[in-house]
Amino acid sequence: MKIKEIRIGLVHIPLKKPFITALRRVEVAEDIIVQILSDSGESGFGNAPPTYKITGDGHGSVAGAIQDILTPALIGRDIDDLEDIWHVLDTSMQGNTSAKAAVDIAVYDLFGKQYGIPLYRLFGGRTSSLTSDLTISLNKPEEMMQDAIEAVHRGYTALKIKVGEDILLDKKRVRAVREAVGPNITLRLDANQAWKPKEAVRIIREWEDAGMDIELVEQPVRADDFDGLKFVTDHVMTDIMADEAAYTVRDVWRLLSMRACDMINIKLMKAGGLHNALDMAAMAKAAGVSCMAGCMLESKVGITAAASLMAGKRCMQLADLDAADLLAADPVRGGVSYNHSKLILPEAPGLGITGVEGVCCLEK
Ligand SMILES: C[C@H](N)C(=O)N[C@H](CCC(=O)O)C(=O)O
Ligand SMILES: [Mg+2]
Repeated sequence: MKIKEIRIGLVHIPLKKPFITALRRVEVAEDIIVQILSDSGESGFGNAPPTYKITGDGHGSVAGAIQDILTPALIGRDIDDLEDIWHVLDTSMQGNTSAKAAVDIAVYDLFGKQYGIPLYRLFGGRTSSLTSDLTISLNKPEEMMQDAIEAVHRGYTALKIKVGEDILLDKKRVRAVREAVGPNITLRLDANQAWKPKEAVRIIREWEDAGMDIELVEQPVRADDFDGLKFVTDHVMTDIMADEAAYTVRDVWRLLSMRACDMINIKLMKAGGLHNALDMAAMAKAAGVSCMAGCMLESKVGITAAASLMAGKRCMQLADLDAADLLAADPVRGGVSYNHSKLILPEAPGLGITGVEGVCCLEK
């Protein structure tokens, strides 16, 4: 099966409510959909959400990277030549990890379709269903409390609380949510790089002393401050997870060698696709560090790919694959099926995706 054509387009998907973090506010999610057509008439699907604030990737750069660099290098290649395809993705240009991820996901989808195997089985087939947390956006404490109560009513048992805007308010946010949901709901926090290392240690210790029972804190300090991240990890009892810091395979290697974090959030859009995410998971496993399967605000294409990886690999213990439930519409036919916190992996080959509705033209 050979790569014949690579098409790209854009979908706009409204959110159920604005998604707000210490880094950005989003009301309508955008996702670049990649479709790779094979000479045998099969289609593989991938996606790349433009997430300027995190990956630096935007509409024009994703389109340019795919059309100008990756397409000429990949047309005519055999889907079986995975190592060569990964080499092209990894060496054809610096950065552009979302574009690389989109193509990598579509190639894996075609590979699974060629051999009639669902990707989650290809990756290890540990389980066929997952439980995700739900993100509670950064808002006033009362609104976050209401959102948390509603999420628990919808069946979520783990919530990812966004913090990182005004330390005093953060304290109120966490207390309000913990008091509202009670002791049996898992709370994890994501500061999206907002704190200085000493600030982070102070506030996390206060939550420890106050018995807030926080499972983990994600990316408390700037992405490039590995020493600061290690400082926080070394000075609190709560587990610290690297997210924006764990961008490339090499970043993960450095973080693990430094013992700078307790856990890693693996996202395909940072890693540049499943092949690099697999390397990250293998390194984390060797270091005895468990991982989260994370996501951007993206369609079910990427969510299915990340869920397939997690469902295969034992070291991927936690799922933050809630984007599908944050979106008000689902333009993707096939892929994971979900009922709020529960994601069921498809048994159809590859990602089990047959098409995406409402894809419009994407100009460079
Ligand atoms: C959507 C997911 N639960 C999440 O919170 N991801 C963010 C970044 C997503 C974005 O800004 O698009 C994270 O883990 O930092
Ligand atoms: Mg995060």
